[in-house]
Amino acid sequence: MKLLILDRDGVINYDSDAYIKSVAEWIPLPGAIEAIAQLSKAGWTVAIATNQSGIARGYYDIATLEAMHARLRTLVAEQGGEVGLVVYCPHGPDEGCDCRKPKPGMLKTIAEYYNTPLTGLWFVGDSLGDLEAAKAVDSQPVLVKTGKGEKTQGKPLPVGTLIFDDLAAVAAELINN
Ligand SMILES: O=P(O)(O)OC[C@@H](O)[C@H]1O[C@@H](OP(=O)(O)O)[C@@H](O)[C@@H](O)[C@@H]1O
Ligand SMILES: [Mg+2]
Ligand SMILES: [Zn+2]
Repeated sequence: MKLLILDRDGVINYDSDAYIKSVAEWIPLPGAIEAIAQLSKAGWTVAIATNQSGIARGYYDIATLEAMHARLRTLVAEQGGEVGLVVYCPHGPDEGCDCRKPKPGMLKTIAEYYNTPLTGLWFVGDSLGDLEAAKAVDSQPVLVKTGKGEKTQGKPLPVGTLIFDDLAAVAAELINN
């Protein structure tokens, strides 16, 4: 199965140190919607694993988060594609949950949902925690330079991390090779 897992903030949409607190603040990065649609039309299932501690912090609620994801699905559908399973961690850093990246819980949930192995599965993120989550389950860490990616690139990365400019470049690599 051609399954690709994406981080959300900083990969699909612009991120903010003030969190993405509303649909209005959820703004796709250039080429990201098209990339997801092209991957989908090329037979890829595109799932999402996103930390959303803003829920625990009280910055926005589940309904608002779901509205952001409905917007994403609409935009991708308008380009003829579709978005697969979206999994989020609503917990705060101190809650000790199993789903907050760098823990791999969300990756495991997605792989189990699609009944597909995690080994070698590409997980695309902009933060070190994304890459560490991938490494923890022998998936392929993929860093994009959007969002916090350029800052992350300056840190020691998991061995074997692949680096691309943005999601469009990741899509081109997967579709054309
Ligand atoms: O990149 P993904 O996982 O899709 O989502 C990241 C967001 O949940 C937020 O994660 C926060 O980290 P803390 O949760 O406060 O450590 C900060 O980095 C925010 O800037 C960011 O918007
Ligand atoms: Mg991110
Ligand atoms: Zn969690």
